[in-house]
Amino acid sequence: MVGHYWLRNPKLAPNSFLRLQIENNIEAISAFADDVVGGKIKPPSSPEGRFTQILSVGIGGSALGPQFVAEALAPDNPPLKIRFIDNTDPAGIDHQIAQLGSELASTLVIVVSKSGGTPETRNGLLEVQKAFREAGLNFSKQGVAITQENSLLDNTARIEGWLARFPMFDWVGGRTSEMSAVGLLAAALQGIDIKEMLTGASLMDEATRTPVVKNNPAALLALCWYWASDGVGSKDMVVLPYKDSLLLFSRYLQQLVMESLGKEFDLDGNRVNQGLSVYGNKGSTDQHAYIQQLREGVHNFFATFIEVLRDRPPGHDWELEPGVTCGDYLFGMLQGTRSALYANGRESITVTVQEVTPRSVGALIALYERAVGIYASLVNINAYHQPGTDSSLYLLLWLLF
Ligand SMILES: O=P(O)(O)OC[C@H]1O[C@](O)(CO)[C@@H](O)[C@@H]1O
Repeated sequence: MVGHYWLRNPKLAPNSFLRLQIENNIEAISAFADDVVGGKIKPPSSPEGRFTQILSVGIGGSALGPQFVAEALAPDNPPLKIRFIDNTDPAGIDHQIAQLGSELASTLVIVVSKSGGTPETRNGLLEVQKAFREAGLNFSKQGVAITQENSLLDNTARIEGWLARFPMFDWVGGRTSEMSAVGLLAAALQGIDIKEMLTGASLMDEATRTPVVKNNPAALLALCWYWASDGVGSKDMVVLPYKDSLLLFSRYLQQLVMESLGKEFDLDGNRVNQGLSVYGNKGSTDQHAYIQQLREGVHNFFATFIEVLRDRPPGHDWELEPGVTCGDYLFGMLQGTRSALYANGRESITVTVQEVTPRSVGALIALYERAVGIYASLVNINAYHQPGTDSSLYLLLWLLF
């Protein structure tokens, strides 16, 4: 059962039990976040008397969405600042803990794992618990678990009496879980309007249900991918947001697109080795690094420009020279690069966003989720499993033990 789109429109859930579960969960997340931000729920031994930091422990679909959204939408001075442990690299873990310093006492640790048994996440949790012990802090009063009911993580959190537990549903895949507790809790704690994110996603879902292809942005996107890559993934997707706050979009899309579409067999059991490779960065900064090859080098890609029309809030524009702002340069760089690629026969798609807001970010996420689903239908594969990653994890465990 696949139902991530019910998360933003619970009325679409197949029965009232699921609908209520989704609605109650959103309410529980909002209430918990309000209580933490408002200081009603506080850490037991912090001088600040309230939580000031979030340490999110998770990997893949349990990290990339929250990372992208934090970078895109967190205000300059969020009520709680977020940092991530998303690897089993001891130096990386030590760095995050060291950066927290004495604020470990006012850190809310959110451990996110759908399966509840991913090795990197488990290791991150054990390392953080050790740091708490060494600092004389009680981890369970500051720990929150987001996972499937009765997973190893869920049982640990329940038995150890952690501060809170929020469910992940088995009908939501990790890579499409940003609108579940995985993304919503971290966002709400940073002061991001999660209802607006859900509204944006739900409006995009609606807009992409029309069977009239030319009016359906997700269908158009999927058809562009199909055309550009000959329906066999012959070209890579280069994602170039011209907006600093959308820097992590390509990283987020890497998992959504590659884990969903990179499949050995089609639905009829034919070996097809499908997929679309995704990479990217941000414009205009990185065009100083890659434009030479994109324009003149091997033609093994198609580009996606993400264009954002509003740069500063109205009334805050400042002209560098008469009639020209910094943002005009950014826009000019995008247009110039796109024209240069076009002149050399290199294909590009442009996705235009009015402004980076919770609503537009929700809509962007839904747009790509829907495009992935449509593309998978076009090439006759299952977008919602990951036999390749699952078997490489088994191999890792076999090598270790
Ligand atoms: O949320 P979990 O179960 O810890 O999994 C993390 C990630 O690992 C994967 O299973 C791939 O290894 C992804 O599909 C998933 O997003």
